[in-house]
Amino acid sequence: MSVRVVARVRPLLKSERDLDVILRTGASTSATDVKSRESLTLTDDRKLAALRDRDNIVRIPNPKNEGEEYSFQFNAVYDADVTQQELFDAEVAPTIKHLFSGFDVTLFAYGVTGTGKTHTMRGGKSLADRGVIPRLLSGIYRRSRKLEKESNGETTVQVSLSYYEIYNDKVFDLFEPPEKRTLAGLPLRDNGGKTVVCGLTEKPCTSLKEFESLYDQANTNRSTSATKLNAHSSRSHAILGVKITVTTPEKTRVSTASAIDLAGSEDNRRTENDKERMVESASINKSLFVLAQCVEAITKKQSRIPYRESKMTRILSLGQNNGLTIMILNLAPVRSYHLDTISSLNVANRTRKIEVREVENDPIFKGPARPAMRPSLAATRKPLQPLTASLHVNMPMAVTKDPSKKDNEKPLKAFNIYSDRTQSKTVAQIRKPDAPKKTSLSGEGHPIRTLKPPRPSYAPSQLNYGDISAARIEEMVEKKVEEILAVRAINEQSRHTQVHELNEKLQRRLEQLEQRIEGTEDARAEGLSYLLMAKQHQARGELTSALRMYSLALPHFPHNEKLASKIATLKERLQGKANIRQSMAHVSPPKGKFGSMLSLKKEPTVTLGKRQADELELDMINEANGDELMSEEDTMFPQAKKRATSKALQSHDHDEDLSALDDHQDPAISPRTVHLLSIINSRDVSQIRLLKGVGAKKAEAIVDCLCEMDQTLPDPEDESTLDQQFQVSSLAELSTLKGVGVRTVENMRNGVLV
Ligand SMILES: Nc1ncnc2c1ncn2[C@@H]1O[C@H](COP(=O)(O)OP(=O)(O)OP(=O)(O)O)[C@@H](O)[C@H]1O
Repeated sequence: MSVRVVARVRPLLKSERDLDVILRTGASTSATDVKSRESLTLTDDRKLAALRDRDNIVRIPNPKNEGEEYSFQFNAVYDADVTQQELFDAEVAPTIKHLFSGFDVTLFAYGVTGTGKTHTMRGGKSLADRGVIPRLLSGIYRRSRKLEKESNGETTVQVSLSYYEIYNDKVFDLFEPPEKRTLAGLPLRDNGGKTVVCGLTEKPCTSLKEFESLYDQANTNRSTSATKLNAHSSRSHAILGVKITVTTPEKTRVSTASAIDLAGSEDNRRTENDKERMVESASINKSLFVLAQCVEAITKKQSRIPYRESKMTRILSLGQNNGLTIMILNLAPVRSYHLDTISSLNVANRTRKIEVREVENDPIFKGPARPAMRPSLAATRKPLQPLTASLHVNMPMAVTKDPSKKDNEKPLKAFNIYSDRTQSKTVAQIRKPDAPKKTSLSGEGHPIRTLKPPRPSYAPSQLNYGDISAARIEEMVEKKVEEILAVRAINEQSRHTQVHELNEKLQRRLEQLEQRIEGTEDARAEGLSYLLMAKQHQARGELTSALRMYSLALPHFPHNEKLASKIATLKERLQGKANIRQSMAHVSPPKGKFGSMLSLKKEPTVTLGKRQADELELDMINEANGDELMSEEDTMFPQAKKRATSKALQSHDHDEDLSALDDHQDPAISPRTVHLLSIINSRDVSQIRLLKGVGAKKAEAIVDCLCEMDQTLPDPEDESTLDQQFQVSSLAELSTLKGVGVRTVENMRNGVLV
């Protein structure tokens, strides 16, 4: 079963005003209302019934928005009007019989400083003010007497006490006078899963009177001091251990009741503590912080629970100890505690979800060894687990649910927030416990039936693991698997999208690079073609054409000095030739109009095969590029370069159309055209007749035509023009020659191998 958490709201102190009350409980609209009910004289039974009928909710405003309320539900809530007797009867008295059945019982008071922890545990001097501890001892002795009497003395009960404090994270025996304390305090040891204090005094205590004497004496040893928030503030956590040994003729049972009065957390902005108090306060706050962390770790099913970070949490072993655990959350109703109260409410709310093993201590049998009573004890023990399915009963989900309103439901929180607007409705929705109207401990509060599986707790909406059917488990597993698969599918999809995007990017980048390389290669190939043509013209002694081709190649190799010097040399040679011709003109008589034609040196012109062209091209590359143009890539992959060049040249075949007939103005005239024109201008009939679509007759006609054209060139006034030959400079010009039309030019051009 889970830790039982009950809240107790203390009345206003003399220094506190009604106006400052902020805490409301189910039994009151205002904490002060309870005072008026104090005068009511009810019988004990009616009073207990009234206690049970209260809803167990503590409401506190949101510090940031007073219009909203936080609402916390506990196993029980006790207002300021609840007396020490009532609290004891309702919460502690029912545990005594379980204590005598071998169950350990842990009671601890938790809360901010000055909220009534010591008052609740120890109480005042008067009979009515006595707290839980003396009443517990009283109940133990009473039951002991009864047992002994009923068994005619065969059953005996021995009570022994230990009492110690944890002060500044050190353990000190309160039955020892302070002067006997060592600086380090008493060490802790693990003993069979329980934390024990070594060297602790254990005092047998046979009567309530003896207890009161020992207890009072020990309390004088406890560290208490006056602080601004509490005139008798506990500066330590005090732990009273009451060991009960019940001996019958057959067996002996030992169980322990631990009653713990924790020191309260302190807001040191308000305490105005001096240095010593501050040290204490820091230690107190640290241990309480560790406790809160332990609670959180347990409820979140974390693998590591920081018990060992504080002696208090190690000793308290919340959730580790067997038996029954009751947490009394002490609350002050006033505004000055507002934030501290919310913090305590949160911790307490989480503590409710901690499960405690409901297992009694093993008895010690007398006489010959017997088979173990519970051979499968381990199997019957429920593992420690938080009540994960536990919900506030005041949450809308916990009451009759309307599926259509599901979307409007608030998300599950450690607590609920209610605004004033919805308050009345919410209160009406709060479901009362279905349990029979008994005191909490005799009923649903402590269902201590040995070795029975824990019953469902208060709220019917709370799920117990035992209640989950196989079908439900199947459904949950299926849902979880579907969720995981859906997440995987989404991840896979996004991965594919990413890969696809990456591929596209890479592809685009590759294409860009290819285009760049191709563009460069094409341009380069064109330049090389011009160089090839130039070399051919030069080989044939056609220096003018050669010069023209070199000049066309120059833009493709702008930094090639060798090419530039070649052009310069050619220009000089041509200039020199012109000069010689000019001077000869002065000496030689002018030739007849056909004289020049006949004297034309016919040089053999060769149409290169593709392979030859490639080889020549390579030579040209080397020659034209010089060292500068020959990159490492050029040297390593000449074949690849040749292919690229050929490809580029072929592409010209397809790109050029008849519009090329008008390209005579275009300085970037294609190599194919250049080559065709150079063959025509050679006037070599044997070469011209080899052109596509040109036979011997047509070739002769073309040469004749060209010679006729020569007649038109000489300027009678200029003797230098007498020796000039007509040069066809464009395809359009070629097509105008006699016997040559556009179609013939197209055929001739297509047949030219470049
Ligand atoms: N239920 C109550 N009825 C009457 N007075 C109470 C009640 N609870 C607390 N008080 C009074 O409130 C004051 C503070 O209570 P107490 O010393 O028990 O607080 P505490 O939580 O133990 O504080 P600390 O943590 O500092 O020890 C005391 O004067 C106490 O008498």
